[in-house]
Order: sequence, then structure tokens, then C-alpha cells
Amino acid sequence: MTLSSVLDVSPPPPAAGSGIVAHGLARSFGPVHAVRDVSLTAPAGTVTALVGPNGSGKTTLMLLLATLLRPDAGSVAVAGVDATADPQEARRHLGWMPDTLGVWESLTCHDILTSLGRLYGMGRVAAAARADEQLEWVELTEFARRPARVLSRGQQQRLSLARATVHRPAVLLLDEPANGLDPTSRIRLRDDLRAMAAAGTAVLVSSHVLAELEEMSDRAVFVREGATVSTQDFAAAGAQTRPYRIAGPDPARRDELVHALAAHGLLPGADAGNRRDGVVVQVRGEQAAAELLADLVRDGVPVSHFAPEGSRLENAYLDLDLDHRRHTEGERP
Ligand SMILES: Nc1ncnc2c1ncn2[C@@H]1O[C@H](COP(=O)(O)OP(=O)(O)OP(=O)(O)O)[C@@H](O)[C@H]1O
Repeated sequence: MTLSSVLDVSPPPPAAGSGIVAHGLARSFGPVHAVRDVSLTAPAGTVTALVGPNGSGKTTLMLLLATLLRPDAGSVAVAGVDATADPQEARRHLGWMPDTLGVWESLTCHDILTSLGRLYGMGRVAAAARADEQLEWVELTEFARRPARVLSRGQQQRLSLARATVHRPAVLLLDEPANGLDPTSRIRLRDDLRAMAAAGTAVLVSSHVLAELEEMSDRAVFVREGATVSTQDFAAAGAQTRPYRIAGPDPARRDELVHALAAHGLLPGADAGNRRDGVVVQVRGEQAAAELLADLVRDGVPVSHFAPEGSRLENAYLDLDLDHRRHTEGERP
């Protein structure tokens, strides 16, 4: 498939509202069932995280959603367009940021973006103006006339984001976008993706950096061995039970803290205190956490640290992993 056959399309209409809806996707490579049964949604106006272990089929799934691979079974709708039946039309609504920049390293950054704009049907002047705008957005204006091969890894990622969004897509797919980015650029990326979602774009992002994914995402879809295993909505997660680490300023008074927590029916977990000072207890939602903290302060228990332990995404991932290991170990003869 040539790039022009992928992108030789007219400019997209204003963003359509339905994001991505995929049902029963499957794709094998010979005997390897990379994607077996994936159903997911990535609604417009949200950032959806795609999470799964190495080899669970995330990249293959992204390529299926981006219409760069044909599924063996299942369907994908992109902004209301049946992408399996009409991939060309679906691509007008899609932006795709792979984990490496790829092609055209001898062209200048400006030429790359202008060429893309032209392939999406923009006129010469409009495409050049859009390239300037995108380069300014990703802070690469000083590299506009230099070949893309001189860019650092982080700069390449930023050019890749500019390239993926040159046509203002309604749906944006990103595979490990924060790879190689320094902390400032990661924060920028997070803010940019949040801003795009706020403007109505459906953003689907895969990454292994779960704490970072949680900061930028509204919801998460978990995949394992080529199949969706669960979906988590962070807006609804405030009521969920999660571990909190609570510590006082004086480690020698830990027993006093344990005693106070026991009075609330909270017993430290088996690994409590292994990694850092304090006690880890399971607290039933944010309201209960607020009440517990107020009670400890009222009772004169000195508290210098009171915070959720790990990210929700990390905890959910570890729970799924544990369930899976129990399940597979239970199946062994
Ligand atoms: N072109 C291909 N030919 C053969 N096997 C493939 C091909 N692409 C992927 N696979 C296999 O499909 C499975 C899923 O791979 P995929 O790259 O989609 O996983 P992933 O979740 O993105 O992994 P990672 O997190 O390590 O990037 C793996 O077993 C991989 O070896």
C-alpha cells in the first residue's frame, strides 16, 4: 500500500461525533492470533487509554482501527463511517501517530507537513499555512527548513503528532506517543491530548506508562492475549475501594497509627511498610478517605502523608494480572 493510496483523499468535514466503535475484531498472522476478539469504544470528547501486556495485540489493534490492516473478522466504525466497508472515507476522519516517525526523513519538516496537507486535499497556500501553524504548535518552527533526520527522538515524536493532526481529524490514534519524550514534552503532550478531547476529538492512546496514561485519560480499555478483558471509567472510580498509604512524621509512632486505623476497622495489608514508612490500608472511596483523614486529625494522630498508593490504572492492571495468573495456575494439572 503506498502512502498516496492511503491519504489521497479530500479534506474532512467538521468533526463527526461518534469516535470509534469496534466489534469482534480478529486478525491473525499465520498461526499467531494477534487479535482474537476485541470490542471497544473510544467516544468523541474523551481520551481512552489502551492497556495490556507486551504482545497482547495493542499495535495490531491500532493498525486495524487505523485501517492499515484488514481484520479477518469484526467491524470498525470511525466517526460513524463503516471503516471495513469504506476505509478511504474513514481515513478522512482519522489521525494516526505510530510509535516511530518513519518515512521521508530527507524532506524538511515543513515539506512533510505541506505534502500531507496536499494529500488531504488542501490547496498549496492553505497546506503551507497549516504546516507553519502545526510547526509552531509543536515548537519546531526553527526546524521548518531542516530535514527530519536531524530531529532528536523527542522532536520526531512532536513532528509525528503534528503530522497526525494536520487535517484536524475527529479520531486520533496514538501508539506509545510519550516514548523518548522528556518530562516537559510529556506534560505538553498530556495537555495537548486533553485539549483535543475537550474540543470533541476521540483520542485513543496506548502506553505502558500507566501513571502517565491515567493523568491524561478518562477511561481505559484492557486487552490481554488479543481480547478485551475489561473497561474502566475513571469518573465512576471515585467510589471504588483502593489502597491508601498513611504515614506520620515519626516512624517510631507507627503502632499508634496502626491502632487508630484498627479503630476504624482498617488493618494494614501484608506488605504494608515494606517499601516506605507508614501503613497501607484499603479505603472504600474518596468520601470515606476524606472522613478517615478528618477523624485522624481530630483524634490527634499526627499524619504527614495520606495518599492513594499507585495509580488506579496500575492497581486495576495488577488486579487483572493477578486474576489471570490465578486462573492459569488453577488450570494447570
Ligand atoms: N506482522 C506480524 N507477523 C507475525 N506476527 C505478528 C506480526 N505482528 C504482530 N505479531 C504478533 O502478534 C502478537 C501481538 O503483537 P502486537 O505488536 O500487536 O502486541 P503489542 O501489545 O503491541 O506488544 P508491545 O506492548 O510489546 O508493543 C505478538 O505475538 C506478535 O509477535
